[in-house]
Amino acid sequence: MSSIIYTHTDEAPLLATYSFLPIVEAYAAKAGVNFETRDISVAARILAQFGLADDALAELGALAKTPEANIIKLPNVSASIPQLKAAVKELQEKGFDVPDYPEAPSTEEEKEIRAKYDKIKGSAVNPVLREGNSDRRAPASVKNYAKTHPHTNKAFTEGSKTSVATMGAHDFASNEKSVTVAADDTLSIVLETAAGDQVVLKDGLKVLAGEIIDATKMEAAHLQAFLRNAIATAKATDVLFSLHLKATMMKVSDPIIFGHVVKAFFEPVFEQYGADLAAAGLSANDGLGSILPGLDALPNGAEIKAAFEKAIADGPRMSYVNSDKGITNLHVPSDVIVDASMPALVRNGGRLWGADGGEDDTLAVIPDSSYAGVYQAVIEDCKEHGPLDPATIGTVPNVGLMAQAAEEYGSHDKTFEIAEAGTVRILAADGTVLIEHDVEAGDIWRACQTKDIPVQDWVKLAVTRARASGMPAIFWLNESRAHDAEIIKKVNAYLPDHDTDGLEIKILSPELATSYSLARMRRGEDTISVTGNVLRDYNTDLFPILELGTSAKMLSVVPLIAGGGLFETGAGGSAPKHVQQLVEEDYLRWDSLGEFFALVPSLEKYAEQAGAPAAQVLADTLDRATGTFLNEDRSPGRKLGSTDNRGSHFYLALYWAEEVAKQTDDAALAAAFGPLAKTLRDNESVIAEELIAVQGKPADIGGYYYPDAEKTSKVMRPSATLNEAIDSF
Ligand SMILES: NC(=O)C1=CN([C@@H]2O[C@H](COP(=O)(O)OP(=O)(O)OC[C@H]3O[C@@H](n4cnc5c(N)ncnc54)[C@H](OP(=O)(O)O)[C@@H]3O)[C@@H](O)[C@H]2O)C=CC1
Ligand SMILES: O=C(O)CCC(=O)C(=O)O
Ligand SMILES: [Mg+2]
Repeated sequence: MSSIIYTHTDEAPLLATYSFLPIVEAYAAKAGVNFETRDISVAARILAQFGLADDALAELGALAKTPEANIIKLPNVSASIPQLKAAVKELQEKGFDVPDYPEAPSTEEEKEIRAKYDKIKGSAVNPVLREGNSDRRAPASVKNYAKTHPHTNKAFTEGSKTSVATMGAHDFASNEKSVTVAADDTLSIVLETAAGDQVVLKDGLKVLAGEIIDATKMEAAHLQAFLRNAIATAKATDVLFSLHLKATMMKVSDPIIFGHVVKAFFEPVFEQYGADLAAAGLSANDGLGSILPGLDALPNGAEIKAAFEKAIADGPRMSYVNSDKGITNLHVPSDVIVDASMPALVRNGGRLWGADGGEDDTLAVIPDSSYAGVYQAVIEDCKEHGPLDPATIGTVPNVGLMAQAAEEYGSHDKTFEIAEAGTVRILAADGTVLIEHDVEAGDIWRACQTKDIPVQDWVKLAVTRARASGMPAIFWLNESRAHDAEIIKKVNAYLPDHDTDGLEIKILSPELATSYSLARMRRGEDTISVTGNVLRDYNTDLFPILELGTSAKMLSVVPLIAGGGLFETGAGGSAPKHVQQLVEEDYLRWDSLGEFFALVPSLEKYAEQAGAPAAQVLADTLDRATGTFLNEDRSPGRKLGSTDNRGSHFYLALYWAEEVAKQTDDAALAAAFGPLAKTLRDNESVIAEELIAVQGKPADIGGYYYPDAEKTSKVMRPSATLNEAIDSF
C-alpha cells in the first residue's frame, strides 16, 4: 500500500509536528490517504546505532532509491560534537544504555563506538535522503505576500566598515585539482610520508565512468597566519570579529577550522595551557562553550579561565550569538552557520551584535575563498545601491546539484587532518596517480566525488525550471576552478540534449552571477541560480532571507532520480532559538508554511502513485487554503500574545476543511468535511482564546533531544475544543 512518510526530526520542527500532524492524519484518513511516521531525530539515530531503535534513516535511504518514495522531510539537527554529547547525556539520564562519546578512542571497542557516532554526527540525514537534486523557490503567493507586506532590509550606514575576510590562496579554492574518470574504477588515497612510508587513508573507493573526482587542501600554517592577520585587522579597525563556517554540514573540515580560529583568538592561552587543556580532553574544536565549564575540574582551572577572559578583553571585540547569556561567536561550532548568519548580517545593514547587545560593523571571517566572494559582492552591492526593497525586488530561486552526495556533501569520509608531512595521492586501481598534493602536518586535505547521472539530472532540472518559469538560468560556475571546469564541460555536453530554444542560459562565476542576479533583482526581474551543492545551501537562505525575511516560506522539492519524491519543508533549519522560547514562555514562533507547501506536492504524488483522486482533492484544497492563510496573515507572530505556531495550524485546519467542504469534485468528502468546517468556524474565537491563554509561562516537554511524547503533545495541543473537533472527526 502507498504511504506518505512524515518524518519526526528535532527542535522546533518536531514541536510543530506534534501540533500539525494530528490534523493532517485526521484529514487524510477521511480521504483514505495513508500516513506513516519515522523518527530520524538525532536521539533516534543514536538509539538506532546501538540497537535500541529501528534504523529509520537506513530504511528511508533505501526507500528514496525507489519510485514508491513519498517522504516529507522536516529540517533536522546536523549535530556538532557538543550537541551530540548533550543528546547522549540526555538519553543516558533517561535510562538508555548508550555509551559516552569516545573523545580519543584507543581500544577496538572505543573505535567501533566512535565510528557509530561519526555516522550520526553533522549532516548525516540529508545526504542519505537526498537521492535527487534540489528545486527550491518562493511560491508566487509567498512572493506576492512579501511584496505587499515587506520586511525591512536595513541600509548599510555611510562609511560602513563591514567586509569579508578570506584567504584567497593556500586554501580549498586555490589548491583544487580535478579529473573526470574515463571508466569504472576503485581508487585509493595514500599518504607517502617524508620517510617514504605509505599510509593508506582510504581504499576501496568505487567510482563510475564519467565521475568527477577532485581534491584539495587547506594549508594549516597559512590558515593560522591569515587568522592572526584577521584578528589584528578587526582590532585595528575597531569592528567586531565574526566567524562564519558550516561546521555542521562540512562536518569534518569545518570543526577543525573552527578549532584553529579558537586557538588563534586565544593564542596566549593555548601557548601557556594547551597541554593542560589537551590532557583534560578539552578541545578547541568544540568551542569555548565546552572548554569553559570543563575548566572547573582542573586544579588551575580558575587561572586558565582568567586567561581566557583576559584574551577576550585584549582581543578585538567579538560578535555574540547571545550577549544576554554571554555566548560568543566562538562558543559552539553549530551556532555560527554561514548560510543563515551572513544573510542575517546583510538584512541588518552589515551589523552584528557585540558583548553588550549593541550592533556594530564586523569583519566577517570566511576562511576558504570558494564562495566568500558571493557575500562580499552582496555587501558591496548594498553599500553602493542601498538596501534591497522586498516590495519591488525580483526573486532568485535555486536548482541545486546534490544527488548521490555530490561535491562537498560526499567529502566527509575523504577528509583528513594530515598527521605527517608528505604527499597525498589518489591512485587508480592500476596505480596511476590521478591527483597529488604535497602536504604538511596539520593541513586539511579533502576529496569529493560528483557522479555523472546527478549532473545530467541537474542540467535537465535547470532547463525544465527555466522553461516552466520563463526565467533566465545562470550556472554559477567558475571556469578557473578545477572542479567547476570539469562541471562546465558536462553542462556544455548535456545542454544540447534539451530544447533550450528561446531560453537564456549562461555560465558565470559565483561573484559575477551574484552581481548579475542582484542587478536584475533590483529591476524586479527573476533569475534562477543553478549551483553546486554548497551554493545551493547558501543561496537558498541568502535570497529568501532578503526577499521574504526568512527561508521558512520556501517550497523545497527534491524530485528523486528513481522517480519518487522527497518533499522538504522550507530551506531553514531546526531553529534552536525557537525551542528556548517555547520552554521559557510557551510560545512557538516556528512558521509551518514550509510544511504546508511540502504537503501539496506530496499529496499530488500520492494521488498519482495510489491512483487516489481523493488525495488530489486534498492537495488542491490545501493549496487554496494556504492561499487564504497567507491573505489572512495567519503566520505566527514573533511575540507573546499573538497567534503562534499552534494557532497557525488551527487556521490552516479551518481554511482547509472549508475548502474541502466547498469543492464539488468529491461529494462524499465535501459532505464529510462540512460539519467539521462548521464546528471549527463556530468555535474560532474559543479555540483562538484557548491557544493564547496558555502563553506566558514555562512549558515542560520533558527533554530536548528526546522530549517526552505525552508532555510535548500536551503542550503542543492545548485547545480542548480543537482537540475534540479533530479527534472525533
Ligand atoms: N534542511 C535541514 O535539515 C537543515 C538543517 N539545519 C540544521 O538546523 C540547525 C540550526 O541551524 P541554523 O543555521 O541556526 O538555522 P535555522 O534556520 O534553524 O535558524 C536561523 C533562523 O532562521 C529563522 N527560521 C528558520 N526557519 C524558520 C521557520 N520555519 N519559522 C520561523 N523562523 C525560521 C529563525 O530566525 P528568527 O529567529 O530571526 O525568526 C531562526 O532563528 C543546525 O543543526 C543545522 O544543521 C539547517 C538548515 C537546514
Ligand atoms: O545538511 C545540513 O547539514 C544542512 C543543510 C542545509 O542547511 C540546507 O539544505 O539548506
Ligand atoms: Mg541551508
